[in-house]
Amino acid sequence: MKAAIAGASGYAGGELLRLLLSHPGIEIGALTAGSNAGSTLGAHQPHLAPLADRPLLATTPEHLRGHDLVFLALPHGQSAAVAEELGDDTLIVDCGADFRLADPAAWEHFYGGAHAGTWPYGLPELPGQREKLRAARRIAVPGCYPTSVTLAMFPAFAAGLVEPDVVVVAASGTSGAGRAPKPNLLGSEVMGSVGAYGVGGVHRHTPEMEQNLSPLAGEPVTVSFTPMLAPMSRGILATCTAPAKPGLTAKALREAYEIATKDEPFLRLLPEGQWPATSMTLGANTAALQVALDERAGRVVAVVAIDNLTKGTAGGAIQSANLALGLPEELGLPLNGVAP
Ligand SMILES: NC(=O)C1=CN([C@@H]2O[C@H](COP(=O)(O)OP(=O)(O)OC[C@H]3O[C@@H](n4cnc5c(N)ncnc54)[C@H](OP(=O)(O)O)[C@@H]3O)[C@@H](O)[C@H]2O)C=CC1
Ligand SMILES: CC(=O)N[C@@H](CCC(=O)OP(=O)(O)O)C(=O)O
Repeated sequence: MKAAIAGASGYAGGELLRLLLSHPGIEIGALTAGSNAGSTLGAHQPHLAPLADRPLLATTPEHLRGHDLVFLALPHGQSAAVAEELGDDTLIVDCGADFRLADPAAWEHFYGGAHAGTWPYGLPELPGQREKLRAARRIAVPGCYPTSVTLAMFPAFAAGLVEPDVVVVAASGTSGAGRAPKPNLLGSEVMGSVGAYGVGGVHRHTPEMEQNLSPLAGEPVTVSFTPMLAPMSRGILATCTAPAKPGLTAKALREAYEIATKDEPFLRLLPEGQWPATSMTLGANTAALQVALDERAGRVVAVVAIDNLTKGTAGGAIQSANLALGLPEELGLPLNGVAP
């Protein structure tokens, strides 16, 4: 199988290439970029030595055609035009947001502009989703925060243990914001400080979290989401809480998480008493989970750590692509992180 990567000079593109270099079933084909087309990959991804001399081509249908698989790691709004030019014989895996949401009104509210459409959602752990991905020719990779929050909360909703009222506070590393310069991401302002942003129900990942959890709850789930920027390059640590249903015990909660995670290759429910940290999942396609019942407050507290670029983007994209290509789901994906 041959894969092209559009957006190869960016953070998500770089992580796709790092993982694909160790993937035994996928060969790396054309690499494309925007303004950096014409240069070589080594100028932008110096950690990927085997590909250093590969040219970055312009992101055109001509350069992407003729591949079994195309990963799009482009800014929001760029994917539809590219996808329209590629036939169904090419599997397209879009790391951007364009095709994640089912509700056009939610798209218009949070992103603005016309809704491009809806593709099968690339989170195999979401109950019922794995089978849909096996038949997919187009895949919308989830946002990094929605990946973390959905993985933390789906066991509680699937077992009917919590009320549909979730509060999330999540810290992300700066690579989540992409490589293009941004005024609030100057190194001297990010280093040595953790700060909230996108507060008050305005972050565009909120409707995606609600979309994932509501079908499991059987009623609309409301998520109050507060993201934070942390002085690290990679990683998300999300703390998610929801009111416990009456009578819930700590034992029943633990059992629900054990059942939901035991056959999932990339979900690691930590031993009781151990809590997730981003350092546990650095460079791994793993989500580290822990859950507790706060009996005083009557709330379930679930904490999850992922690497935003691995399970949160590129690793998740390859996991879903493996399913759609009929390959083993875990092929080429690291379970182990980098530590210390
Ligand atoms: N970073 C993350 O943690 C996550 C990212 N994603 C998604 O992945 C996608 C890429 O994000 P990320 O890698 O962080 O972003 P970057 O800014 O790091 O990279 C963007 C890439 O797109 C290329 N590009 C920009 N504009 C154009 C254009 N007009 N035409 C063609 N290519 C263009 C850039 O090329 P050039 O170098 O030439 O400018 C670069 O290769 C986004 O949709 C993002 O939402 C999803 C989940 C998490
Ligand atoms: C730290 C940071 O800025 N994170 C990004 C989200 C990460 C991401 O890439 O999400 P999309 O795929 O939806 O763009 C943000 O909050 O906008």
